[in-house]
Amino acid sequence: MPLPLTAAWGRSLREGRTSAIFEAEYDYLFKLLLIGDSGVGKSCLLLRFTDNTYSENCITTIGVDFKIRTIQLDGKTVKLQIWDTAGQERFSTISSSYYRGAHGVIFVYDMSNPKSYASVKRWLKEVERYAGDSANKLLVGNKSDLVSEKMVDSVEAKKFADSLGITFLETSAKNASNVEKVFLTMATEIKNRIRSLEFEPRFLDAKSSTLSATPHCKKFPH
Ligand SMILES: Nc1nc2c(ncn2[C@@H]2O[C@H](COP(=O)(O)OP(=O)(O)OP(=O)(O)O)[C@@H](O)[C@H]2O)c(=O)[nH]1
Repeated sequence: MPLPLTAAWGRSLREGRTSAIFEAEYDYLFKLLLIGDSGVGKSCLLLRFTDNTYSENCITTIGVDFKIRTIQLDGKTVKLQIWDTAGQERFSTISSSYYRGAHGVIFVYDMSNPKSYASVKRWLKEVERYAGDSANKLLVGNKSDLVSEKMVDSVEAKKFADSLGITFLETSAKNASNVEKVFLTMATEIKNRIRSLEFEPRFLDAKSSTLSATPHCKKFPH
């Protein structure tokens, strides 16, 4: 995918200030992945976070879709490139190449669906295989608004997350509960890891490894 020409770059080019091409529009670019079974609400979480919208209409992600939102974190501009992978088994081979280069992986299950919670272990193995174990991870139980249909115990899920040393949050894409917190927590944890490794921020500029990949953005009705 060609790199987008930002407004700033375009203006600079028109004014003949080509050196501005090298000016950064962000301090960090993090590639995040949303992983989990089909129907757990990955696309809805992404749309809630990037567009603050929610739809009841069932849509299945085909292949991989991504969206971007830029946030401010401790005075730094952090661009989050969030990839929404298809949860359906038949698309798993399409998704595998997108795991590479991920800085953070958000594992999502549906609190009203124990099978989707049991699948998290399988998704963890898959991510370790393709993304390596260096990516930050976070566990999310979505659909917390379905209080009377809750089938996955929060205490057990928290214990599981603790055993992995990762953060656990319960969200609702429907009523927006904790959705901001998921992405801000993930971005903060990645930034802290990088700082502790004393990486140069530019080192994480994933333009070459991620933006060059061609995403499949089509969506189908179920
Ligand atoms: N009650 C409730 N329903 C939700 C919530 N999030 C998503 N849904 C519904 O769950 C269904 C599936 O949501 P999607 O976001 O398409 O699920 P997905 O994980 O992206 O599914 P795939 O693209 O097939 O992998 C839709 O009908 C949504 O409206 C939520 O927080 N609460």
